[in-house]
Amino acid sequence: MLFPQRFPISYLFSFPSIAFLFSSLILLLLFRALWQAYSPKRTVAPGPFFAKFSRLWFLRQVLQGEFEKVNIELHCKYGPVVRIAPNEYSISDPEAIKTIFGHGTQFMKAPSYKAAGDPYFPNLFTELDPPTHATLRRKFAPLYSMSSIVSMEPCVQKCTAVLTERLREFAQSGAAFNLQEWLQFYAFDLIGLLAVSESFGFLDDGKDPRGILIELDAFIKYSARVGIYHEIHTPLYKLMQTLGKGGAYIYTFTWAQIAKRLPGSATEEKGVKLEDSILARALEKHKEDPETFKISDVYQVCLASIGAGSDTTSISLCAIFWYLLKTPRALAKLKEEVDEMTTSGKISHPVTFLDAQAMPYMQAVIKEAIRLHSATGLPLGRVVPKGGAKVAGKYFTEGSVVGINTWVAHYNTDMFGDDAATFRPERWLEDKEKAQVMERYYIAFGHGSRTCVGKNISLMEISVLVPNLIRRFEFELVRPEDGLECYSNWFVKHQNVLCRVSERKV
Ligand code: HEM
Repeated sequence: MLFPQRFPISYLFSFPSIAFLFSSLILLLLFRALWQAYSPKRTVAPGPFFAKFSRLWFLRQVLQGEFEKVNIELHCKYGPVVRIAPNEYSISDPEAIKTIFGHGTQFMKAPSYKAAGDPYFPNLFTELDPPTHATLRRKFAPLYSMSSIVSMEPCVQKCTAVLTERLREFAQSGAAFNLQEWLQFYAFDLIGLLAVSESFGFLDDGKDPRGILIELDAFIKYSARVGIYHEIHTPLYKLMQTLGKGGAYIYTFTWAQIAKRLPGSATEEKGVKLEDSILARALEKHKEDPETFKISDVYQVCLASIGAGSDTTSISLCAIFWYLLKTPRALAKLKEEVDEMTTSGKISHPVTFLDAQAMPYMQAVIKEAIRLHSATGLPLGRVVPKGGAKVAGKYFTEGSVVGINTWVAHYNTDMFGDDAATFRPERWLEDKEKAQVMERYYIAFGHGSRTCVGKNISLMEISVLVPNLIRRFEFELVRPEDGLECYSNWFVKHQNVLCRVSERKV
């Protein structure tokens, strides 16, 4: 036995030893916090006092669920560069968009993105390594091309018709309903059809009996919070999978849709009609070249589409309706455009994607609502490359994380004018040159090589639904005096938009 008399084991649990251990731990943590804040490897920048010592400050803000607003206020208080964690900085200088996200930039996605997916199996959204990402992007981008998605319009029309029918029922009963929820049902059913040729069935029942939305919401919360402490993502993710949490239903659903369409597989369901979808096209690619386009790629592209393309679209749709209902002048102008184009026969029944592109005011409404309420609410973080870099006039050491929040960019009065915080679709139509400048600072879908690959899909979903609903229904907020209630994690999600509808004479 070691030191039996001079060092009895009970000594370890005595008050002096516990006090010694405790104070050593505190000293160690203090030293670590000071090192994080003042190490020469860190870039010094203004910001909230506690943010420079630990990531806890940032985590706390994210937990409070309105970081997009906090982020705008931080820039008003501290200027174009704000330190939000010991090694993380939020930037508001519009010129930095090109430096950080522009094509050919060496800034790679920050490790926090890893927490948005399987750590062992990164997808197009979560892959950090630029060359691996470039390979994935080359492989998958054709599935999202304009020519590919135009052929998927029947899916959009199908879901639009079902939602129209549900709203007609609400109009007849006079019942109030949560518009946010129904737009989410629409976006989910539609992305199911577009991604894997199968809808989730939300619009049929107006319910989420399997708790899919709650599950996905929990995973998005997880991604935002654990992303800040990304080092713990891998073990936590393993644990969640063991417990059957973290989007398990969506994984199983996606895989089941692929499996039943795999020719020759044990699970193939013969005669299942495969509507034109990302899955249909991915399976074609797999058939052409199974070595390069593996079945795991098929799974990955379908899953990433559902994950990245559901909430984002429903949030954007909800923002459009919210701003229209809060701005009667804009709503009246949009109705005028829709009605005039209907009576002059310029748009068909139902309004198609092609028709919608010839509706300038409606396109401006969509753009403006998404500017004021972008789906993402955290800075899109990137790692400063080897050798460091100058961003927003400041030198950042390599390994620092710099990011721009879409909300910070879009509420910038230098770029969008003194009325940047006002919903005014006309700003996109008044002056072509000005609109081009604003376009450069419009990052709702990201910018550069990591820009949203599903942007056109989303714009098709939105452009078809909005005029078709505006033409058929009169919307009314149940409590028009109330402000907008949101909760944000990664996504800034509306909470409850209670509405009533009545049918218009078409
Ligand atoms: C209004 C709807 C949408 C918004 C606002 C939106 C927003 C964004 C943003 C901001 C990014 C870039 C993130 C970054 O740079 O850090 C992104 C990337 C991405 N989005 Fe979307 N998105 C939308 C719809 C969709 C849809 C419908 C899909 C799929 C069908 C999709 C799939 C993706 C994917 C796969 C990426 C990663 C691309 C890459 O890194 O190469 N998104 N999206």
